[in-house]
Amino acid sequence: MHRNTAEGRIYDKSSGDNKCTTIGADCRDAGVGCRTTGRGGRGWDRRQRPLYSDRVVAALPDGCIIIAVIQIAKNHGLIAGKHNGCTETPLRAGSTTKAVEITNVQPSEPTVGTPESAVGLPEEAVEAGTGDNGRCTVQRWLHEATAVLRCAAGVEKRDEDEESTRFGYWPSRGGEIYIWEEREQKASPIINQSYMTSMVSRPLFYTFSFLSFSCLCSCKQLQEMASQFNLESVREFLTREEDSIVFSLIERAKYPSNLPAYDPSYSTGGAFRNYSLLDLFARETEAVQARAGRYRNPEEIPFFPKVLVLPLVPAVHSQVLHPASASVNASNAIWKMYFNRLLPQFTAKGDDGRYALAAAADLVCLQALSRRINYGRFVAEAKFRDAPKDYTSAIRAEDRDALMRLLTSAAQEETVKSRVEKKAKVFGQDVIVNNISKNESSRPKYKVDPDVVVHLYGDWVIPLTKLVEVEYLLHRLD
Ligand SMILES: C=C(O[C@@H]1C=C(C(=O)O)C=C[C@H]1O)C(=O)O
Repeated sequence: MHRNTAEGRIYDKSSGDNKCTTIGADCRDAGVGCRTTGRGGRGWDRRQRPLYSDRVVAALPDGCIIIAVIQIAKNHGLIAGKHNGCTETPLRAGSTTKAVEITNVQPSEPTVGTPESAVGLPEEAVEAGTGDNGRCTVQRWLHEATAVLRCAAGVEKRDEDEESTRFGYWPSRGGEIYIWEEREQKASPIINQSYMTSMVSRPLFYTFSFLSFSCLCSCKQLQEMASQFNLESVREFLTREEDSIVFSLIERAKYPSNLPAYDPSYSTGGAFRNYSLLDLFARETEAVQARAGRYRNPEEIPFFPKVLVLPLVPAVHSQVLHPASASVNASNAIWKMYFNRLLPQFTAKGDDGRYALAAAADLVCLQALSRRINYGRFVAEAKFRDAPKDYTSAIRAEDRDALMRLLTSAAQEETVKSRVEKKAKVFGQDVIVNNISKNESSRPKYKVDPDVVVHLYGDWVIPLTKLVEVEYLLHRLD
């Protein structure tokens, strides 16, 4: 399936094991440089004739340096068209297209200076940069280089469904970009036109270019952060998250249950008729946050990965998780637990009409809980690194019970429960000034019952965190 646009031909998703081959064929037809690798395993298409070859040097969050070899392929006439408000002048007769290959190299490779030198613009493109057409060409180069950096960070692994994940296919909202990954090696993105030029204005473009290349500079810092990763630092993170969770519950408790916010029949209908206000709010908010790069951070997992769009910022996070288990999460269980079990316990029954505010507060609660519980992946990684031998036999035997025993610390769980109870009391009480309190009764009144918070942790947060830990460990040797 494909459609024609001003930007060229854009291909819709294909499926099945032939996808790689199919995309390869489609891309070839469209003049898109395409390397079909992995399952399809065809290598560079012979019909591509590279005109230029140059390098983008970029740093991955884990500190390794990659070189993106940019091959500018020439093909014949199938991607002509308007380009960001100006008519693109091909560098040669016919259209110019690119494919991008990323390979690992030794850290001794040179680092980059200005964006222009970094992407190794062909002289013709730079020289042409006097008029609109030339700038457009230069801009396109830079955009694609920026996209390369993002792809290289591996964030574009969130795909539309499991099938597409397997085949490394990333459909962006408008379908403007294809990425093909070599699972066994590094990400190998394939970009079929400058999708960013159609989406991003010039000032934003310069910001993104700057951000892309400034992330190289923070490489050392990221390495240092990764080296400080251990069980102690992980537990510090969990402790700080308790504050966020308790505060978010207090905020949500300002509003009554406001049930219409969760009722699909309340919202306006049309394309969204099956969504409640909360569903809509969560999906749209996550999409915006995804653009801003929230889910570039491996600590963050969206509830609706299917509607996510490509981030517009580079990755700046270190990768400490084992790739095969990095996507383990309990998001569905968290979502259900929150609405079915937790919400009725800490909100008063009633309806004050402030549904949007309630939904916004819900999402903050959910995101805090998700961050905490899904952080079980980091806990498990730290524990595995501390005692790989202890865990290996249980992982090989796929023995969940043994893993659960190994990772459980009853004493630590008690500490956590006592601490959250105290936080609920301290954060949730009215502040008294000059010893004058509105609350005359001797029993302090808390904004969220501390017992509810203790039960939330004891019955849900800790058990779900441990489940995430077990699932993570089960794939730790994959
Ligand atoms: C998170 C950890 O793993 C387990 C889960 C805990 C939790 O969710 O608070 C606490 C102790 C462990 O049983 C940890 O050891 O810190």
